[in-house]
Amino acid sequence: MPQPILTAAAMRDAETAAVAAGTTYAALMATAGKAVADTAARFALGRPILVLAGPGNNGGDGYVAASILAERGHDVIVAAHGDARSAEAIAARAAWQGQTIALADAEPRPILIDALFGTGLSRPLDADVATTLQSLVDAAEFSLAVDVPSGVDTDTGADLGAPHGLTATLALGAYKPAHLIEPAAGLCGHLFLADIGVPARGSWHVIARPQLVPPPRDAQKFTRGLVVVVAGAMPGAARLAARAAIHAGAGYVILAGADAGQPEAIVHKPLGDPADLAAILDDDRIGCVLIGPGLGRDDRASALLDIAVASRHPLVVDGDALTLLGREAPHRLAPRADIAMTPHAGEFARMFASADGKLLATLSAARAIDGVVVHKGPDTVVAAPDGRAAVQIERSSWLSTAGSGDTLAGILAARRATGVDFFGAAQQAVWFHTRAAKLAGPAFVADQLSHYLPAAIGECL
Ligand SMILES: NC(=O)C1=CN([C@@H]2O[C@H](COP(=O)(O)OP(=O)(O)OC[C@H]3O[C@@H](n4cnc5c(N)ncnc54)[C@H](O)[C@@H]3O)[C@@H](O)[C@H]2O)[C@@H](O)CC1
Ligand SMILES: Nc1ncnc2c1ncn2[C@@H]1O[C@H](COP(=O)(O)OP(=O)(O)O)[C@@H](O)[C@H]1O
Ligand SMILES: [K+]
Repeated sequence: MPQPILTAAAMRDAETAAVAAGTTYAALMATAGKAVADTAARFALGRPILVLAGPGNNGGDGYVAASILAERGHDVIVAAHGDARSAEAIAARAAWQGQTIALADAEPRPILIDALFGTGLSRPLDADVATTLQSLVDAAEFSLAVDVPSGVDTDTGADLGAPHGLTATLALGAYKPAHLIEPAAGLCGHLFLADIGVPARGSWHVIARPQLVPPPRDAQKFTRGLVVVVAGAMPGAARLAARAAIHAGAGYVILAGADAGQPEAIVHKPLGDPADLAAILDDDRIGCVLIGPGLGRDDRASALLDIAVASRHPLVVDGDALTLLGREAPHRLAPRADIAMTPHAGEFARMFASADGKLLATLSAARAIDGVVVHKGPDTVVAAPDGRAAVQIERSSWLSTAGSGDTLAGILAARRATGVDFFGAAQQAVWFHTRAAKLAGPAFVADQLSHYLPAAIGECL
């Protein structure tokens, strides 16, 4: 099962359900605190430890960890901020027998455990707290955030004053949006996940390695998936997408409106008049149509887009096609079945309002178009209209290169054409895209990405 992603409220509900099923809040805090202590001890190597303990249960985890580390012989000081509030945090603080100082008096130590605030943060950090925390993180040799970095919004990933430069974050029980969505994700450092015995389920999860099977014994090129890529003003982008589609497992790829170039296996069909597209798309064997990469934004592009939207096939809308749709996207696309779009942040903003952070904004966009939205970026979110979402955890920042999005769109069209629904196909595409980038090594150009797709697919058989 892929790892779930829980909001702060969903995590609290999961904790409540675990308690109803027989455990106690104190036992959960003991497990969480031990996980923090174990992780810190792995990296402390005998160096002095400073634990920053806030007023809530995140601070409670910090006190438990401090006690365990001190019992194991580590040199530990706690810097407390605010009075412990919940019964469990009060008990954890009372059980701590070592030195406690005020946060304002804390001097740097080589190992820092940040247990100031977790999922209960309800407003930005006070400026003095943020400044102290940042200076202690800067001076530490290893810093570990408990559950989430103190000063991020758990559900939106917004930065509410969190320190920069934490070495690592130990997510407790489940990933939260802040572990995966920028800018919070970038503040976590290395991400670890601790099982604290709270069964966590939900409709959001991280994108996991796909599981594929080879084509069936009786497969032939058309049953493997026929993809049509529509080219426009800048045919290079459509060529990249078509190459990606044929390397991502489609059995047959047609490039409509541009010379295919390499590989020769791609079939070129000319598009003199935009209406020629309707004839090409009048074919029941087509498994998916892709329109948008390099399409242009002129009248011809609009005419091609109208024909593609009016066709009966699964449709991926990318690039210029998204800009052409703009605020009309929901109105134009919602009546149409079987649709996916792949906007980057700029294209997304031209179509939809973006309140509440990337995850919720993408889910509401998916509902608005009644289709799958792949909201690209380092923290790519795939959302379905029924409320399911999947977020990228494996990343390659080398993907920030021209043509990389065209490649993703081609992979998505191929995976849909093989018969996977768009929500599944989009997760596969995001995974293969990043995996191909890793196999390609640093500083690849987008043209090279496709060549690594077969190897990436090979890892999933
Ligand atoms: N949900 C779970 O299953 C578990 C949660 N645990 C821990 O509990 C944490 C959540 O605990 P809480 O809900 O107590 O939340 P926090 O520990 O994040 O703290 C909330 C407290 O801080 C105050 N506060 C919020 N924002 C503030 C700000 N900007 N400045 C000053 N004070 C502020 C609030 O009034 C509240 O008293 C998790 O992150 C995790 O570390 C673990 O103990 C074990 C299991
Ligand atoms: N910093 C980054 N880290 C990881 N992936 C990235 C990063 N920047 C871009 N990407 C990915 O690279 C692709 C870029 O797409 P896009 O912006 O449409 O580029 P283009 O239009 O040039 O093809 C997307 O899949 C995106 O998720
Ligand atoms: K924290």
